[in-house]
Amino acid sequence: MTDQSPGYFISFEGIDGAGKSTHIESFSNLIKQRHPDRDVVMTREPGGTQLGEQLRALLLEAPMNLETEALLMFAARREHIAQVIEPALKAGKIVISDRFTDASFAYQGGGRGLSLAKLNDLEKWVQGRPDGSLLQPNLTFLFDLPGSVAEGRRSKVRAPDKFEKMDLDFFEKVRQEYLRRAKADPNRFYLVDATQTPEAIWHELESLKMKL
Ligand SMILES: Nc1ncnc2c1ncn2[C@@H]1O[C@H](COP(=O)(O)OP(=O)(O)O)[C@@H](O)[C@H]1O
Ligand SMILES: Cc1cn([C@H]2C[C@H](O)[C@@H](COP(=O)(O)OP(=O)(O)O)O2)c(=O)[nH]c1=O
Repeated sequence: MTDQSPGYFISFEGIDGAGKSTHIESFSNLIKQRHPDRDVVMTREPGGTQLGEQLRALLLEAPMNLETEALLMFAARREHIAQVIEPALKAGKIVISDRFTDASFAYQGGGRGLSLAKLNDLEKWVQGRPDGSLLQPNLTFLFDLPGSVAEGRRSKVRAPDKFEKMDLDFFEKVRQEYLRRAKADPNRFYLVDATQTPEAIWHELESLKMKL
């Protein structure tokens, strides 16, 4: 992958209840403190644009065919890349996204069983750059923990969305696909043992040396 962008792209991934949301905002504040001269853009998928947020509402609630779900995830991503991510990276900004394409491979692929070939095609189509390279995060934090632990952590207050309603077997398959991708691309992934206390995880994130 060639990447001429002066910006830096970080994504947070993991199964629902892994602890991403707990850490992402403090992490973004940490980066802002360390790099007061750089703009930091916080965003999320599915979402990140007006259209993307409308698609998110559909994706998280409406039952749909698996291919439809994957196409809508990538449609939202295309808009997100065109409107938010690429312009920010070109301008030298640091982009921090709560989820990106690894989530499609893990949830629609690992969890729901969409073929890797179809996902690879969508990825090329949506993340392909004019020079033939693929837009990918520079760094991906994978919050990893067993599905049973995540299940116990998920909100008992807020009603679960379509994905949060899935069973343990689904989340174990999602987790295994995330782990497979992390193993295949160790330079991009940083694996966080999300069974640790929030304090221990924060200490680990704070201590990490990043090539920003
Ligand atoms: N390391 C942790 N240990 C125990 N509970 C945690 C930990 N990290 C987060 N939590 C709690 O688990 C729940 C889910 O965390 P959250 O950050 O919303 O997960 P995610 O965004 O990955 O779905 C929240 O109630 C949060 O306070
Ligand atoms: C980006 C993406 C998310 N998802 C799923 C994972 C999550 O269950 C859901 C939304 O993610 P998330 O924002 O983590 O949920 P919340 O903050 O409301 O807990 O969308 C996919 O299935 N495929 C994708 O490509």
